This record gives sequence, structure tokens and C-alpha cells, in this order.
Amino acid sequence: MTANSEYLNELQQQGDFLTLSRNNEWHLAPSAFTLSNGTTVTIHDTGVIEFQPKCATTIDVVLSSAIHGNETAPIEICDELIKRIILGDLQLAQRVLFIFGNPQSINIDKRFVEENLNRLFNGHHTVEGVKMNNERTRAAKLEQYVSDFYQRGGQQRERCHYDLHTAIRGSKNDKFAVYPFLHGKPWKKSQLQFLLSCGVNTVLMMKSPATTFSYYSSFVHGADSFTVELGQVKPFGENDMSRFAKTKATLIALISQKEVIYKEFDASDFELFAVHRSINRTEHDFSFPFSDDAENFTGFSKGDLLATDGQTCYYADVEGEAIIFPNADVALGQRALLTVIPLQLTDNII
Ligand SMILES: O=C(O)CCC(=O)N[C@@H](CCC(=O)O)C(=O)O
Ligand SMILES: [Zn+2]
Repeated sequence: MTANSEYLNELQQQGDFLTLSRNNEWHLAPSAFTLSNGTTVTIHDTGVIEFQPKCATTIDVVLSSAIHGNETAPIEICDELIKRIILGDLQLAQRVLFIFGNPQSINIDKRFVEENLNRLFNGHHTVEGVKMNNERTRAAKLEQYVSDFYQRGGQQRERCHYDLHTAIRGSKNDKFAVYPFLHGKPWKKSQLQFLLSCGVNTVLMMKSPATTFSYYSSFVHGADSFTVELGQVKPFGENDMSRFAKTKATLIALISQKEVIYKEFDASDFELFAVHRSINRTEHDFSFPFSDDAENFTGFSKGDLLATDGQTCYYADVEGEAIIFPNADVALGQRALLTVIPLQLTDNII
């Protein structure tokens, strides 16, 4: 018996692709099998598994988690969905690619091993003069798996990618999504309705390109793509999964139904924010004037100090300017803080 078929037997019986991925931190030989309901299961690599149902499909769905290894709630959700599909308890109506981004960082219970994976997409993994590492290689491979998945689906199909995370800090708005910069293309009400059904009524509209996974699939593949923040970072087993019941039910409907009808769009259901600015850490001496438990979406008065980067002080320049993802420990040159301001919907939405 080859090593491959050993792992396949166990995977077919237990559906535990998460443990298989964690036991093979950076590489797993590709393999495939078919479920009794006709769904083809293809393992592309560690953490990367594709399901192609036998029926005709219309949407190519990418669900990623563990791009940051210690963000466990989304990993638990995807783990459960994968198990249910492999064990034949959940019949798919759409093609789905699941990705556990960084299995080694799950094992060490850290955001990343050497380098933040979510700063390496859209080609930023390969930079002349910068030494490759496991995360850079992984980002390049993940781009390729997503690219192949969408290409095999074909052009005239719906493409979506939900990159599931949890925030380091608590948030006034517990669940929220980041809508990557669309370069002038309109935002989609249907996507906001999907998010609302997931229990996510707060969306930040980015205004510039990024190095994130969701920006990559949006920009390069035209996918409806979002970073979705589901509560706060907690160790495995400590997540109150009842808080994600709507998210899980909506993801299940998305992948197992031919069509999903969402609530009619009503702008008053949402809290939308425009990203006002991004503050990068450029000096070792970088700090925030607020405490570690200041929550995302905390608003500041015009003139309040927001951050100090060496000799440079950043002050709120708009009343109510609110903080998102403050992190003074990021690598030099990286984003240490986003600020947002409320957004009134314009007509750039379809
Ligand atoms: O809470 C935090 O500081 C970070 C949570 C997280 O990982 N967020 C993503 C957002 C990606 C995006 O801007 O679309 C990240 O920082 O990579
Ligand atoms: Zn994250």
C-alpha cells in the first residue's frame, strides 16, 4: 500500500482533512477519489481540497481559512463542512475549493510562522532580492491553486471567494467584512445580502490595492471576494460556535443549493464604512495611545492622537475617525492601523 492510499482510506472514512493537513505542514502529495454520490474530491496539496459535484453547477466558490493560523473559528467551520461533504452528509450543488492557508501556523497557534501570509498575495511573494521562505512559497502556490480552480470552471460563471478570519481585538461590530478595492467597478447588493445572511452587516470599502488574498482573487480573477472577520481570536474549543450559526447556515446554502434567495436589499440594514487611511509602521519606536483592549470601530474626536511612529504623530483629522486592526507589532513597512469613516451609499452599487 502506498503512503497516498493510506491517507486516502483514512480521509474517506473520517473526513478529517484538517488533521491530515496539520500532519503535513507544507506539502501533501496530490490525490483524488470519488464519493458515492458522484462528487469528485481532489486533494491538490496540504490544506487545499476541491469538490466537484456530478450535477451541473453555476458558481465556483473558494472558502479559505487559516491564512492566519491562530484564527480558529473559521477553521472549525470549514473543518465541519469538509467532514460533512466527505462523509456524504452534505450534498453539493456548486464547485468548492477549501483552503487551510498555513497549517504550520495552526500547529504553533500563531498568526504566521516567519511572515504574514496575507501580505504576500498578488505577486508580493516573489520579489527580486528578497529570500523565499515557506510562507512566500505557499502564497505563490495558493494563487496557482485558485487560478487553476477558476480556469477549470470557465469564464462565464459566478466566482466568489470568502477568506474567513477573526480579529485580534474585540470589535464593537463583532462581525465585519472588507470589500477589496474594485478599481471603480460597482459594489454588489447581492454580495451585501449574502453577507447580511451570514450575520455580517458591517462592511469596509477599501480604496486602494492590497496584498491580501481577497484582493488577489477579486483583482486577478474578478471574483466577488471578501475578507470576513468572524469575532475575536480564540484557541480551538473556546469559540462560542452559536455566534456563527448564521454564517455556517448561509455557507451551507451557498454550496448545496442551485440558487439562494436572500432578503431584499435595504441600505438601512447595513453599517458601511469607507477606509479613510492606512497608517504603516516605519520605525521600531511605534505606539498607540489607547490600550490593548480598545475595540475595533472605536471612534476618535478630531485632533486626538491615533498613533506615534518615531517622530511622526498621527491625529484624527475627521470627527469620529474609527480604528480598525491596530497592531503595533507588525513588521516595519507594514500596515499597523486602518481608520474608517461612515459611508453613505452612492450610486456605484448594482
Ligand atoms: O485584527 C487584526 O489586527 C487582523 C485581523 C486580520 O487578519 N485581518 C486581515 C484583513 C485583511 C484585509 O484587509 O482584507 C489582515 O490583516 O490580513
Ligand atoms: Zn486574519
